[in-house]
Amino acid sequence: MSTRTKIRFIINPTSGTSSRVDVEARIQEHLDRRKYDHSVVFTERAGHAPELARAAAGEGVEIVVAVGGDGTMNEVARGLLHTETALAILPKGSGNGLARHLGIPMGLEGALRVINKGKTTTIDSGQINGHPFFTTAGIGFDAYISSVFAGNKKRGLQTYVELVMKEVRNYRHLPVIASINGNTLDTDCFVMAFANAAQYGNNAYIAPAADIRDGLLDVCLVRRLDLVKALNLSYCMLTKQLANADSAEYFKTERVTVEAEEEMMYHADGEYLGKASEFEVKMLPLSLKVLVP
Ligand SMILES: Nc1ncnc2c1ncn2[C@@H]1O[C@H](COP(=O)(O)OP(=O)(O)OP(=O)(O)O)[C@@H](O)[C@H]1O
Repeated sequence: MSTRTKIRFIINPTSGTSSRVDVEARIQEHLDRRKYDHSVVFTERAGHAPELARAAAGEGVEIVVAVGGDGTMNEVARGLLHTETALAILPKGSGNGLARHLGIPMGLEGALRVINKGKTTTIDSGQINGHPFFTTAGIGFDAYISSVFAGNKKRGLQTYVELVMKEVRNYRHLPVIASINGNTLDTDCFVMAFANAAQYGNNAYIAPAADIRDGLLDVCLVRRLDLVKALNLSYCMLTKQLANADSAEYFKTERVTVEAEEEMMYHADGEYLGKASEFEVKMLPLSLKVLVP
């Protein structure tokens, strides 16, 4: 019987720019095949990866690799929650928030080297209205941007920044009542972001001090925003200074509930999830095994 570790690559063929052939060839070339017994499957549609990941865990595959961006990572990781199967990431998207947080190299070859070493740890995950997230979730402006970005054919950081700068003028804060750490906050909300990892992706740090193993959400509240504050916030995000920015407030907590006067948009890991007027956001401590450098 083979003593090699079973590993399965789940590839989203629609994410990123490298072709199927490229990725499979790189895996063949750089994966340590004395150590690993590998298989490769491709997703056929959105929402397919959680099924593929759950099936792999059920078959006793020890490591499942999400090959794609944060959307694919979220779907694969969702299927592996609370199992003994570890998630690995070959980043192929434009944001790659979890891979960057964990220090996984952005190139396929470097990321495969991390897989070859095979070092694992366990991280927290979050839930927003029952939907799992691993980097960030949010209500308000960041979810609105996710909804516009989802319908945008062009990807990448520049498109994203252009979109934020254009839309910041069109989006308005809404009144909410939030319960954080047992304290009730009656406030305006332009955006409330819930961070498990430190960044949204693309090295935009929403919660520079976030610890992905502490069982706590880092909550960032921006009550109101105008263009000048938006520029300041963007600068602070890219320079890891958001925790000290005047226009944002920070809390660490296990659970948050929010009641909004009007329905607000929400997202998980950048995937737009629709609108709701009540939210429950909580942590699932140490719920996912992952491969790390
Ligand atoms: N075979 C497929 N056909 C169409 N959509 C897919 C398929 N497989 C996965 N998806 C969907 O593609 C979406 C985008 O994937 P992902 O975020 O990984 O790539 P990306 O958009 O290129 O990356 P980024 O968001 O970092 O720019 C996911 O939410 C997933 O549901």
